[in-house]
Amino acid sequence: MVLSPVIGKLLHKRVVLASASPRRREILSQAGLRFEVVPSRFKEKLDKAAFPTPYAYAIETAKQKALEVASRMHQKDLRAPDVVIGADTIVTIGGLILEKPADKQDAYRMLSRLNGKEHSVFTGVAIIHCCSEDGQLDTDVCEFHEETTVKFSELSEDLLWEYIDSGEPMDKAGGYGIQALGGMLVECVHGDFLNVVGFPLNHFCKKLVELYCPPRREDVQRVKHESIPPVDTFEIASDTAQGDEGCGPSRAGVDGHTGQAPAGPQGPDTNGLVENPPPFPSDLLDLIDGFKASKALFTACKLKVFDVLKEEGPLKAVDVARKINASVCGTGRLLDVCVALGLLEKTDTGYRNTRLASRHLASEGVCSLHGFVAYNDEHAWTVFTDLESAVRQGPRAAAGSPAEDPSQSRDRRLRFMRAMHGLAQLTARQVATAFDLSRFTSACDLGGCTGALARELAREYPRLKVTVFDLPEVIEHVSSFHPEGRQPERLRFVPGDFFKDDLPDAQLYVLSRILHDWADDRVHELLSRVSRSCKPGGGLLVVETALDERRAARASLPAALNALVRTQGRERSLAEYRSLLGQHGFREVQVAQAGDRLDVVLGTRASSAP
Ligand SMILES: O=c1[nH]cc([C@@H]2O[C@H](COP(=O)(O)OP(=O)(O)OP(=O)(O)O)[C@@H](O)[C@H]2O)c(=O)[nH]1
Repeated sequence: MVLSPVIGKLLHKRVVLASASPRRREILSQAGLRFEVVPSRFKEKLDKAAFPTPYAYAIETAKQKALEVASRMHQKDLRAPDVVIGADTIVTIGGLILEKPADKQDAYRMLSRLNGKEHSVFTGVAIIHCCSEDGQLDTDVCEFHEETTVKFSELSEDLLWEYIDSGEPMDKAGGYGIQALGGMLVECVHGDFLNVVGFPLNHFCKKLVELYCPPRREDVQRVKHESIPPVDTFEIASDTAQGDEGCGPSRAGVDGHTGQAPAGPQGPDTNGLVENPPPFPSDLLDLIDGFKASKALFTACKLKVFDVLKEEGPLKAVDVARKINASVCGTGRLLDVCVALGLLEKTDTGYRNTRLASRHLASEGVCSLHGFVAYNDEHAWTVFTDLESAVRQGPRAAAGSPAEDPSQSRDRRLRFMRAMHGLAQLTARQVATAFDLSRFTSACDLGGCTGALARELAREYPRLKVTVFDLPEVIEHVSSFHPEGRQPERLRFVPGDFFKDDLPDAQLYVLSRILHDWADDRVHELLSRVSRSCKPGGGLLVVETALDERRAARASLPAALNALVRTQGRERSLAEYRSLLGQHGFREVQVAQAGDRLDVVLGTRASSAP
């Protein structure tokens, strides 16, 4: 296997690493890349709250670092380099973003937070292709991120201070360097180690393949016929790169529009026709193919592939086919696609689940999203087929959320509850800890469904008694979601309709993923009922995926479409939620993020009526 051809795609270009990080320089030069180092002067102080996810923040910072260098070099020489690479590494824990510590106390705060727990390290990377024409700088940005999870051991105060006094934490995200003394703090790592150190080399090489070695025309044709996208790895590209079959000049180049070979020594720049053509639109093609990937995942879940492999893997395709009662050829293809999607691994002894699949795609387990996948496959898939008419005609005139639709069959309601339960379990802890709620001694989760969030609230706050208030036909099924037996003593379920019945007494009311299901008039009706029940000093906690114009809320956009095809509801921005709470007598409104996808808004009931 020859790796250099992937990196070699950059050998004849003027490449600049826009980073002062000695680790990034080392990782890239050891990979054989030739580049100049021009540290960025971009001040890393973007407003973190303006980003939907921590990695969106890291990507934007990486991009700004690289753009600053590109434009400075362009102004100086009137010719920017061909490629500028920027990166930004952050650590996240409990919705908080940690960067480099400001001083020793700050390092101590960071390391204490990480002590004994698992956290995520994200590196955002921007690869900027520059083109100088008529004195103008034109840039094309390719960006991506990588996540690695790291778990710290339980560490004593003495050890933390000894480590801080070594001076190592000060120039490192999260206050530790995994590659040096900090490695002693780490119990385990899941994902790319180099990503933690500051640069996700593997993902970077795969991006280079996408940019410089796009699929051959025959492969693209085959995709059309077979509906299964080929997934290049950089090994594949480099293995074939020596001859005509590989990434050589005869292949389609980075210019996806014209199919011309890339500029540089292999491209046609000698006759002056093409200089620095734009990169191949890989992200766009991924977007076009995205539905095939979703359907492959749905189908593998439905056929219980991940359950079979969790219990008995690794297995050969023929054995999986027998167990799921499917054809060997079809199963083999589906398994290979799952490998390409990062859901399975292929070993000499057969296919086995990745950790992600075992954790989230098998049907059992606290983190299972199997019910959510099934709901998307059986329900959302069908309604989304009708997106065009929903866009033409406006939101469907459906009544409320699926759990509350009286026309729903028992089975469909159960499926919906299973989907919501999986999602709520996954995010409950982040929601429960987004704010310190320890001042409340009673809470009522309105439309709290199976009580996944309520249980977490009760677990997190030992003084808190939590009531789940939901429709009788929902409450009826709750026990089947908690097979381990009795509910905790401080948790009770009360049947009722929050639009019609008196709300149970509570100091804190919770509306988690409820408001987006309803049109404005119903939202006002519900909030005024909550406001009337809530005593001064009490709270209202709203949990939603908020839309925000300032951010490219990739995570919240599908939700916006959900509301269009499914109910009369709609997604709202954080400003709208703030204003709604204000209009209904809630003051001191605060906003926090719970993980990647959720926003949590907390307001305190003022003493005067709205
Ligand atoms: O285990 C480790 N974790 C992190 C690091 C180093 O931490 C910094 C992260 O900071 P940032 O991404 O802002 O990069 P800078 O060093 O400020 O350089 P730029 O000029 O690119 O902004 C990074 O250096 C990681 O390498 C580590 O070493 N080990």
